[in-house]
Parts: sequence; structure tokens; C-alpha cells
Amino acid sequence: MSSRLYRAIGLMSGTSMDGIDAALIETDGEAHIQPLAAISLDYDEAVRSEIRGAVEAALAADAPRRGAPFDALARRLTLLHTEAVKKLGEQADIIGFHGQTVAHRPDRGWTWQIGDGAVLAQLTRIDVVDDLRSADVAAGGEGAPLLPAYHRARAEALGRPLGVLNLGGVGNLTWLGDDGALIAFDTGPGNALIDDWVRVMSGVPYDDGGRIAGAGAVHQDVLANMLDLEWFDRPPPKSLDRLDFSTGATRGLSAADGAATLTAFTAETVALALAHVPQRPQRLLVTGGGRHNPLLMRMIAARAGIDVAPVESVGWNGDALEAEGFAWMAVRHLRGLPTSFPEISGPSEPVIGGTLHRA
Ligand SMILES: Nc1ncnc2c1ncn2[C@@H]1O[C@H](COP(=O)(O)OP(=O)(O)OP(=O)(O)O)[C@@H](O)[C@H]1O
Ligand SMILES: CC(=O)N[C@H]1[C@@H]2OC[C@@H](O2)[C@@H](O)[C@@H]1O[C@H](C)C(=O)O
Repeated sequence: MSSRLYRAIGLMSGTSMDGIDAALIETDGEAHIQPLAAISLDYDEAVRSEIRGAVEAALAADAPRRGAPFDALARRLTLLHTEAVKKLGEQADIIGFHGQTVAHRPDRGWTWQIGDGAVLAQLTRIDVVDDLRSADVAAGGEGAPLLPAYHRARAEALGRPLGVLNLGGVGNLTWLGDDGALIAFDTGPGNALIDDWVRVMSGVPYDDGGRIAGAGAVHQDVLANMLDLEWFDRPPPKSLDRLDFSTGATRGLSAADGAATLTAFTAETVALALAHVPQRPQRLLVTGGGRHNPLLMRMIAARAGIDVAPVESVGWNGDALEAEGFAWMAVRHLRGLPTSFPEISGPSEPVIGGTLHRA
């Protein structure tokens, strides 16, 4: 018997803090997945800087808490997510609302995304599932990454072994073996360090096309120092907070050399990640904003010794994939199906994540 199909909207505002991706899919929360529409809504600089402030304030927190600066920002972000739903302009049965991560501390027993699901449900008149990570952490998981389960569902017909690499603010890898095995974990900074560096050194939000780094030279000594970290050897499951890595090691370099060195570092973290999988993937499909950086893509191919291609090469939309994944998870929540898994984020058993807010 076939399951009911839902029209589901997913809303993702990632660790790059650049805006909201919204996607509409038709799905049963299992193998039937039909992407229908997608839009992005960029944050203006005032919102970005407010989020950066909250992320820094959250660093010192012992636990998620209310109060300044989080409550005002949460209200503002909820309104912007409502706007994103309006911009998408589609009716839906359910919204999967990720929220803006301000801190991710599974080692302290919590992960913290802000945004108010109950208010979003009232304003959009659509039921909302939010807080999709906390139950996983409560069950002993990392709370991230979650998307690999969606990659598995989307990649059913693709050849194995296969790698899917997300280059957002933070990077994460999904490895699908030919025997049905799956290994997934955060790899290191995606674009976060490159973004942080060029914002301070060149006054731009990101290194468009890798052009700043392309004019510089990689400082091998600095790179070697940055790579000398026990974290890379640690077996999965593992996940990262956006601020777990910093640009401190490149201080003193020119804008171009620093960008080149941080781009090489990011590529090396992918090569190191591939050491954790038992078979080299036939190819690495790249999603997230980093696939728009040709220098980063070339460096990954060279340093990891692997064919690299954007996910568009298999017909996926790399700007919408995360939002689609949270739409799919919201439907799984409604159907009582798990949204996170021991082989991915490491909970003791499959977990149904999320909190449902009725419109
Ligand atoms: N044309 C481009 N050239 C270089 N880099 C780009 C380009 N376009 C986007 N990016 C990079 O992609 C980033 C945004 O990526 P994405 O939207 O996948 O992040 P996210 O959704 O916040 O990530 P996360 O997976 O951490 O949640 C930008 O901050 C920038 O670094
Ligand atoms: C805590 C948090 O927001 N983590 C994000 C972040 O961005 C990329 C990487 O770090 C990944 O672990 C996760 O997002 C994706 C969507 C995931 O859960 O699969």
C-alpha cells in the first residue's frame, strides 16, 4: 500500500549566516521525493552582524538560554522565515524549520537553534516541526549531521561507493558503500574560515569564485600547523561548532596568501575525511555554496585525488538540498519515522526528532 504524499516546506538558515533557503517537496518521508520549488532570501548586513554577535555570545553559554541578545534576534528571524515562506508562495501541509544555529555543544549535552516554531505556525497558518536536533543529542548522538539520511534516500539509484560532500559554513561528508553501509560526519570548516578571513581582510562576505585565494600562495608551514590536530584522526560520529576552527594561524599573511592557505586547509580536511571510509568513492558530489568556488573544487580534487562534481551533475539542486532535507524530516516526524540514526550522528537508537506546533 502506498503512503500518503505530503507537500512539505523546508527552511534552512545555515552556519554561513548568509540567509534562508526555502524548498517545497512532495514526499511520503521515504523514497518518494519530488522537489517542486525553491527560493533563497538573503539576510541584510545588519541581520548577519546580529547573528555573528549572538554566535559569539552563545560561545560562553553553559546551556541555551533566553534573554538578550537571543530573544530579539529569534523574533526577527522568525519573521524573516515567515517572509521566506511567503516568497516561496506555495501552500503546504507542514514546514520543517531548522532555525539558526547559534551554538552546537553535544559535548555539553545540547545544541542550540533559535527561531520560534509556534509563532511561525501562527503566522504562516501551516503546521511546523522545529528543533530537529535536540532529541538526537539527548539520545547520546552528535545532533549533526542529519542530512546524510536524506542523501541516502535521494541517492538510491546512483552507483556506489558514492560520496556527498556539503560545503556550507561547516563541511560534512556522507559516504554510501556498495553493501548499503553509510558513514557520515562533519569534516572541518566548509567556507567558514575563508569567509571570516576575506570579510576582515578584504571587506567582502566571501571569496567570489576563489579569486582572492587564486592570486595568493599557500604557506605550507602554516598549513601543516593547522592540520596537526588530533580531531582529524578521531573516528566518526563527530560534529563541529562553527567556531571550533579559527583563522588565527594565518594572522600576518597577506589577504591573498591567507585566503589561499585557508582554501588549501579546507581542501585538506576533505582529504583527511576520506581516510575514514573503507572504500574510495567513485566520485564526490558536492553540494552547498562551496561548489561555486572553482579553486576550492580543484584543490579538493587534487589533494584528495578524486573526481569532484557539483550535485547538479545528478540533477539535484545544491542550493536547496538542505531545505529539502528538513522538509522530508518534518514529514518523517508526522509519520512517526526516525529522523536520525546511530550510523550517522550516533544516537543509541534511531530517534524521531522535532517538536510539532499546530497552526
Ligand atoms: N560564487 C561563490 N564563490 C565562492 N564561494 C561561494 C560562492 N557562492 C557561495 N559561496 C560560499 O558558500 C557559502 C554559503 O554556503 P551555503 O549556503 O551552503 O551555507 P549554509 O547553508 O550556511 O551552510 P551549512 O551547511 O553550514 O548549514 C558562502 O558563505 C560562501 O562562502
Ligand atoms: C549544528 C548545525 O547546525 N550543524 C550544521 C552545520 O552545517 C553543516 C554541518 O555543520 C552539519 O553538521 C549541520 O548541517 C547539516 C544541514 C546537517 O545536519 O546535515
